[in-house]
Amino acid sequence: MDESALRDLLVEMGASLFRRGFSVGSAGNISVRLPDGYLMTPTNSSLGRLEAARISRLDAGWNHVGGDRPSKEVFLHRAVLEARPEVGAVVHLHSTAATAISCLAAPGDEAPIPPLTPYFVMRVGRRLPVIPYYRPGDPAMEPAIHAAAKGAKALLLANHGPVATGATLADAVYAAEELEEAAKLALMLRGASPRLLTPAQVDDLLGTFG
Ligand SMILES: O=C(O)[C@@H](O)C(=O)COP(=O)(O)O
Ligand SMILES: [Zn+2]
Repeated sequence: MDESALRDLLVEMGASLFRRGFSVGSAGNISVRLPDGYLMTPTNSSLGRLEAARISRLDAGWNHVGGDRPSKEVFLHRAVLEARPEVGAVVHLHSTAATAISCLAAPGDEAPIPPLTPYFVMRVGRRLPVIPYYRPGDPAMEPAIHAAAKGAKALLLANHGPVATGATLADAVYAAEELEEAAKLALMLRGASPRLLTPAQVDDLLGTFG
């Protein structure tokens, strides 16, 4: 997909997330890897009203070279994209249920959502590390996120929200959506004793789709 088509898809997928309540106000940010740099949603922009021509453009050295000023979470996106070369896009949201789990789970927890359903395991995997709280935009978060992202397709920022990745922009959005749905299930089932996927079932899924 060329850069122009990726810009259009970013506008379309941002609007879709916003319309369905995965993002409100100007919360959240998305980055997409290009052959020679990155696209990133501008700071203070609403995912519901992105404009293709105003999306931030960064070069391969993460310098801002076009469009509006990029998200203040450029350090977060850089940490993930540099830790996982196979990742093509990163989606950070404040979606309600995943953010609730980010407030309940202990920083350092590696699996705050259990393997309830196959699609969660396929999209997110076995590990969902909870990163200690950092002020949004704080560059100090970069080493912790880089280290955690090496072994995980998605993360929870404590008291802040989820970060999901995918090979493509669509895959990263699907992962963010599935993470939110799994978080809803986990909250609904809190205090109950749901049947979980067994370790063998999880291994089977990761062997096939991991
Ligand atoms: O929570 C925050 O402030 C940021 O992580 C965020 O979601 C929106 O920041 P910008 O992308 O800089 O608008
Ligand atoms: Zn945020």
